[in-house]
Amino acid sequence: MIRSRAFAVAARQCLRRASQQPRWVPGCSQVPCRSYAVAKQDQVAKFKGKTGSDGKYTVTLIEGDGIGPEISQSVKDIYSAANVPIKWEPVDVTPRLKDGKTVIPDEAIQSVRKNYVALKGPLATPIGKGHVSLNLTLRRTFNLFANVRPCKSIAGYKTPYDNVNLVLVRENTEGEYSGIEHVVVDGVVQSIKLITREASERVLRFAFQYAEGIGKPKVRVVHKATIMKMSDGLFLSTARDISKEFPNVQFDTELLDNACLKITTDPAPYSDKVLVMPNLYGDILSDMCAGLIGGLGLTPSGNIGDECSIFEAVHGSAPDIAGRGLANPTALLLSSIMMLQHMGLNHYADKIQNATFATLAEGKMLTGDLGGRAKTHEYADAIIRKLKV
Ligand SMILES: NC(=O)C1=CN([C@@H]2O[C@H](COP(=O)(O)OP(=O)(O)OC[C@H]3O[C@@H](n4cnc5c(N)ncnc54)[C@H](O)[C@@H]3O)[C@@H](O)[C@H]2O)C=CC1
Ligand SMILES: O=C(O)CCC(=O)C(=O)O
Ligand SMILES: [Mg+2]
Repeated sequence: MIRSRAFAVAARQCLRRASQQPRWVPGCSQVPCRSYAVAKQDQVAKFKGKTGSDGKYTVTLIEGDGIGPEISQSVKDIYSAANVPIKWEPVDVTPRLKDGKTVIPDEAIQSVRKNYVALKGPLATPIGKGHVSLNLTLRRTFNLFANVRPCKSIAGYKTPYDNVNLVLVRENTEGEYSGIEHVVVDGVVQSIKLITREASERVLRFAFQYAEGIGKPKVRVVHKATIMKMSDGLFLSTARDISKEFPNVQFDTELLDNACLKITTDPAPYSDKVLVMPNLYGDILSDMCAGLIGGLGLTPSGNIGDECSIFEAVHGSAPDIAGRGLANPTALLLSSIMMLQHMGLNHYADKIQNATFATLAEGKMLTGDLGGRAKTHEYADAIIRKLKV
């Protein structure tokens, strides 16, 4: 039946409808694609010019769902104690229906646009029905094309490997998460993996620049172009083209399934690389890698765009532990440290990072996910005490 003429006609009609109803502008056609270095410099310059009369920078804060408010409170407490010159601007992103579409409230959009930078807690997405992912919507709204997800062993916290030092760069606006799905005929659905050269180029160029910036000599593309010959094939061939712009960075490729095997068998050979990949693979691999260092309570991320950037943990809203003071705020705190580095506030980034790692290394005050008994706020208080040492 799937090969029938009726199916082919219906599929063509669906594709035509999809192409007539773009849900967002793929690629960076709205914003000229500049280099990360330029974008970052530009953003740092904007931050410098944006201190208020009190000498503080305003940063949008999306506390999020589930454990979001608890872990956000820890970050706020630690920032107050460290005298970080930041004034939080909390915004509500509860979705609204506008012309039949789910949209994020305009006040939230305007806040991020005005402040250039936001810290975001996790946002829950209903399964199989209901509103679209607000996390993905935010990334598309601000063209946050690169999702940087570092994953490094925590000194003093014992896991099967003590030498994990991975950096994943995930394409963040299209791929398998394009959200273009239709019922073709009853019992048959189609989900479109959209890959464009434009979006591939900008995330790949970002990955090479990022590798150079952090002193990793290699970029590896993780793909499945053996099966998805056209979509991953385009990502891969674009990578080959972009790699020519970076003669000082070595470039190679690896199949996704093999990468999973190799990383979990021995992560050490991945320490000198930045791994770059389409959207879905980056989502899954980053959770997998978090498992190597102690779990999702520890891994940060940054969604980077030309104009704005939003920093958030890799994890979700953790409904199984929400509201009980059990969450580990480290992932959000480390995301906020990536944010401070992005803003050029390195002194505060170092100060908080040192206190956090010292608390983890000491191992006396750990949250339950790391085998400890501390409540979220008790762990945050331990970091605050270290700030004063
Ligand atoms: N960027 C975002 O905002 C993300 C949102 N989500 C959403 O979050 C919701 C829940 O998704 P799940 O699949 O349950 O994934 P999850 O990441 O929320 O939780 C997975 C497991 O990790 C644990 N965990 C996560 N963060 C933790 C922390 N900080 N401290 C201690 N333990 C932690 C949870 O308790 C749970 O056992 C869903 O609605 C999903 O769509 C999921 C991933 C990312
Ligand atoms: O938006 C969601 O619900 C999940 C997104 C996600 O898992 C991620 O970005 O890592
Ligand atoms: Mg995920």
